[in-house]
Order: sequence, then C-alpha cells, then structure tokens
Amino acid sequence: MTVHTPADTFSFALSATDGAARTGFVSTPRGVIRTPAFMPVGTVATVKGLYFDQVKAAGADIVLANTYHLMLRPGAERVAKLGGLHKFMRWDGPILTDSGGFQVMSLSSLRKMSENGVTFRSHVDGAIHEMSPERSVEIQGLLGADIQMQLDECVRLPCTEEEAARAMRLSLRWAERSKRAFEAQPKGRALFGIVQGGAVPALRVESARELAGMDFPGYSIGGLAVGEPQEVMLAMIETVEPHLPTAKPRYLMGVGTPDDLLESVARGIDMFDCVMPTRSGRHALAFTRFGRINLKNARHAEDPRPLDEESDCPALRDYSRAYLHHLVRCQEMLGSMLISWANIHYYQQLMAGARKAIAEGRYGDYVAQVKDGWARGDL
Ligand SMILES: Nc1cc(CSc2ncc[nH]2)c2nc(N)[nH]c(=O)c2c1
Repeated sequence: MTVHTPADTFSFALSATDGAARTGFVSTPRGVIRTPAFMPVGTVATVKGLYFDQVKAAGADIVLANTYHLMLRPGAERVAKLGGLHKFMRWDGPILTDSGGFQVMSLSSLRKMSENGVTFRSHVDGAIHEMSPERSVEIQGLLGADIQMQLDECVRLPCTEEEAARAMRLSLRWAERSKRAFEAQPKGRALFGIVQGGAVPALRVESARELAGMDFPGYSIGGLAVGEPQEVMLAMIETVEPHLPTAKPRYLMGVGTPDDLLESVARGIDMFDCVMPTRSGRHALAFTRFGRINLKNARHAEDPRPLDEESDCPALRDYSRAYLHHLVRCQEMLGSMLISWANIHYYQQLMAGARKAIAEGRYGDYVAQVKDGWARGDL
C-alpha cells in the first residue's frame, strides 16, 4: 500500500489495530515510516559498521542521530554549512534526532541542571556548553532532522517521588519552550513531547495529559529503559497509553530487546530505537529466529551452518558460524560488521512480521510463534 502525502506535511495514519497493538504509517516530506518501526541508531551520523544502503535494504525507513554528539563534533553549524545531515551522511530518508539532555546526563562530566537548561563539559575536548530547550531545537533544525525531540530531563531509576516530580514538571516547562522555539522551523518537520514521571503512575498520567493538551504531532515515552525491570517498563506503558491520543504516534525511547519490542507493540507503541543490535554486533552477539547466539563460544569453531539459511540477508544466510567465530576470535572488524548487519536485519524483519500480523488480526499468535522459535533455540 503506498501512502501519498503533500511534500511539506507530517502526518500519521492508522491502518489496523489488534487489541492495543497498531499498524500504520508516519508520513514525512522525506518518506513514509511503516509502524511498528524499529529505528537504527546512527549516533555520530553513522549506523556503526553498516553502509546506509544496507540499512535501507534491511527494511529501515528512518534512522536516528544524536544532537549531543553532533553539536560537539563536527558542530551543528558546520553540518548546516555542508548541506545538512541527510546530505552529509548520504541518507535521504527521514531522520529523528534526540534533544541531547539524556546524553549529557550519561556522557558528560561537570553538568549543572537549571531552569534555563543544562550546562556541561564536553567529553570530547572539555569545552563548556549551554543547552537550553531553544538551543536544542535550533541544533536539531540546523541538522535538518525530520522528527525532533523536546529537551527533557530523564531521571535515573530508582529515584524518589519528589525527584521524579521535579524532573517531570521541569520537562513540561521545557516542552512549552521547545514547542515555541520549533515554530520557526520549515513545515513538514515534527517535534515530539516526551512523557516523564519515573515509575510513579500519577506522575506519568500528569505528564501525558499535560503534553496531550499541548497538541504535539507525536509523543515519546522517556525515562524508561534506564535499568528498571521489564515489568516496570511495561506497567508504565500501560499507565501512560490511555492518556495519549490514538491518532498520534507513540515512540518508546531507547528500547530494546526483541522481547521488549514485541511486548511494547502489544501495549500500543509504534516506534522504537536502541543501540542493542549494533552494540551487540560489536560484542559477537547475534539475534536470530532461534534466539541469541554468542559467536565467541568455541562450540561454533567448526559449524559450517550460517546463522539462518532461510534469511534473505547475506550476513545471516551466506557466512558460516565457523567463519564468524574465527573473525570474532581474531578481533577482525568484518566480524562486527557482519553480526551488526545480521542484527539490524533481524530487528527489521521482526517489526515487518509484527506489522503484517496486526493487519491480519493475529498478533498474539505471531508473538507466541516468535517466542517459540527462541525457546526451541539453536538446534
Ligand atoms: N532510555 C532513554 C533513552 C533516550 C535516548 S533515545 C536515543 N537517542 C539517540 C539514540 N537513541 C532518552 N532520550 C531522551 N531525550 N529522554 C529519555 O527519557 C530517554 C530515555
């Protein structure tokens, strides 16, 4: 089904639901995103170890880039001078950027959070930077991102209810300021609000309802995948979901494992991003229909079988486990490249199967069948 939209609009259309699971299309001037969607992470303008034509061929409609990293190196103004991120990294599909606050808290030293924004020292060269909601939106605009994030404060779990409330309400004030600053940008781009509130249901509901009242074109659920158990993450999704508009996309930030994706789709999530497939690829961990396969393990040393002979991905179908094990043992870069390629492809086909199953009203059976494959393991 092709979905045509005028060149300068952002829109979301639901095409089917199965319980709380949904499938549809996010339309942007740079192309359509089929949902549920997994968005490969291209932190410093590259999905580590892959060419973008492999990312596209694997089925990805959109990739992520990181405001925090790119503002430090090569610099947002420099990327703009070079024609913007799409041209810079040669990806002509939609790009989503995060707002940078989360990375500041996890990567930079010396940081001070205030009402105006966050002041931090660069992990690259030690320079001091100010990041306000307005500057974050300006940077994302300079990069040319199609989907942008408000500046928010994500608390680490576990935290006190007071701490979660303070950060959530600061993020709401920053949502207003980000939205106002975003109005200066070209049509067709979207700014998402980010739901916060830690693991406190009442705070999560307050955040979702306040953001819904600001009428964003899409909503991110932040503050999860920060070390909490999966059941806490899923409970927070169930708490938030009823308070988000059904006609707008929901993006669960930083999630997750294949199991996290299937369970979150079942609860109404449309978009995901995670470094898991590429980071695991660099650590010799392959995600397959048979579950996880650790290619460091000596049991693969003489196994002539590919990871999955029925796959249409060369990395899964054409290379023996013995060869992949050899590359890993020798710490050869091709090992990371092939396993990252395999993992990105696996995540994309997992979501493609979910979209089809939802459209056919059999998502529950799909999840059971996928999990059965993992349980049967690697015969
Ligand atoms: N778990 C998690 C992950 C991310 C990074 S998403 C990402 N950025 C770049 C790649 N991936 C988050 N980002 C923001 N802004 N807020 C959050 O609460 C949050 C939570």
